[in-house]
Amino acid sequence: MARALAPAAPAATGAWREGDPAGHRRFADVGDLPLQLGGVLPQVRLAYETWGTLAADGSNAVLVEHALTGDSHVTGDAGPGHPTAGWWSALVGPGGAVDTDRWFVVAANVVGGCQGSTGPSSPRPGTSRPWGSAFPRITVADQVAAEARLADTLGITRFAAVLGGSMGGMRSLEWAAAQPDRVGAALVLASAAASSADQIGGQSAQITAIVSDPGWRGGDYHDAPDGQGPHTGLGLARRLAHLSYRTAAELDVRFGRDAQFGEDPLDPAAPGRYAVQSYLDHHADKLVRRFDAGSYVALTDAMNTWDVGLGRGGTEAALAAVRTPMVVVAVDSDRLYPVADSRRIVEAAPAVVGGLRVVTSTSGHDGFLLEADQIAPLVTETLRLGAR
Ligand SMILES: CC(=O)SCCNC(=O)CCNC(=O)[C@H](O)C(C)(C)COP(=O)(O)OP(=O)(O)OC[C@H]1O[C@@H](n2cnc3c(N)ncnc32)[C@H](O)[C@@H]1OP(=O)(O)O
Ligand SMILES: N[C@@H](CCO)C(=O)O
Repeated sequence: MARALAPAAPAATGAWREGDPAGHRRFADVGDLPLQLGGVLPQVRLAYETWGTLAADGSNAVLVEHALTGDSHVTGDAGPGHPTAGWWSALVGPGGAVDTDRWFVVAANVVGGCQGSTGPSSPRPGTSRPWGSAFPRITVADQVAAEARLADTLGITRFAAVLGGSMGGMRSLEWAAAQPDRVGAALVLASAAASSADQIGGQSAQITAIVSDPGWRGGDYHDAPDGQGPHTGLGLARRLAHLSYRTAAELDVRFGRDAQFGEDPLDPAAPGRYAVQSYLDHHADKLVRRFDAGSYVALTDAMNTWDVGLGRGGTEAALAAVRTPMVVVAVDSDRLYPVADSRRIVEAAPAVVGGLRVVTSTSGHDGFLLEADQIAPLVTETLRLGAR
């Protein structure tokens, strides 16, 4: 018999809090940030990590950009606050495609995030409360503007390369468009130049799942006295999202119509939930424990508004104007950012090198995290293009 999902995290938010173990993270205060959609985000802080040593001439800096629920922990040993290795450990590290014995690698948690950078769960300056519902709308361009200030803080005048997948690919492309003198080359992986109706539709459904949870409390749940947040809504959003990260064929092969066994301690042979249902419940439960719903909404909204052509005369005009060499890569089975999204960049941007690159994967969108063997040479090529 099917069982209900185990109760989710008791805390209102999965955000990193001042006083939690910092792991390898450090923090940079980058000042007040004027926002693309209006207003100013005051006293912005970015959590970041670095690996390797910045060369005396500053020529070996590389920026790695995380996706929606990633953070600054790209690689490195498990440490306090980081129970797992980084999300791109297969590519970044000593002797890796991004060899940290050669390159000085920087990764920051985005503005709007919940792993130490300013976001909805952060204290609102001048008050004793979290930002919550008062957190302003932010865009991919705002996130990149904050990263440029972090680069200033670190004494980096130019990144040899900016590398990113999915939402990280949007920042990679935005860097190429907005900071032509500060980027040698960009890797834009499993991403798009502007969000499509399909992406906005799926993402808006995820936002609706969160904000319609009574635990959302209009966005002001972070310091709820009962410690309850919109766990159910966030879990539902993750289920919807995770389905878009994988493929129908893969799910069929892995789970089919099988039941999950071993759920009833009194009768381990009794069929439980569908195995795929159990799998999605597991991913939902894990995200609820590690991520803040307010950040999920803010970042998903930033993906909805994403269009490299904003303020640049339209998407195609902006792509045509990019001067930074770009390597543009799609995953063949990606149903969230289909190959056509990458092809659009390739066709409109003369700065793309080598035409459309396609990674083969059965894993769909998550191929950008999983297909390290195929991505490694593309990373190497991007670094070669950007090196001086
Ligand atoms: C750049 C960034 O986005 S950083 C954030 C990246 N990390 C995440 O997004 C976390 C969410 N996970 C994912 O997106 C993917 O799991 C990836 C890309 C990280 C890894 O993909 P895969 O290696 O194919 O892992 P898969 O999707 O099979 O998930 C494995 C988990 O599902 C669990 N699982 C598998 N089958 C079932 C099942 N029937 N019932 C319950 N759980 C199941 C496994 O036990 C494993 O659990 P664990 O992660 O707690 O050890
Ligand atoms: N698994 C990734 C996919 C989004 O691109 C994430 O959670 O950020």
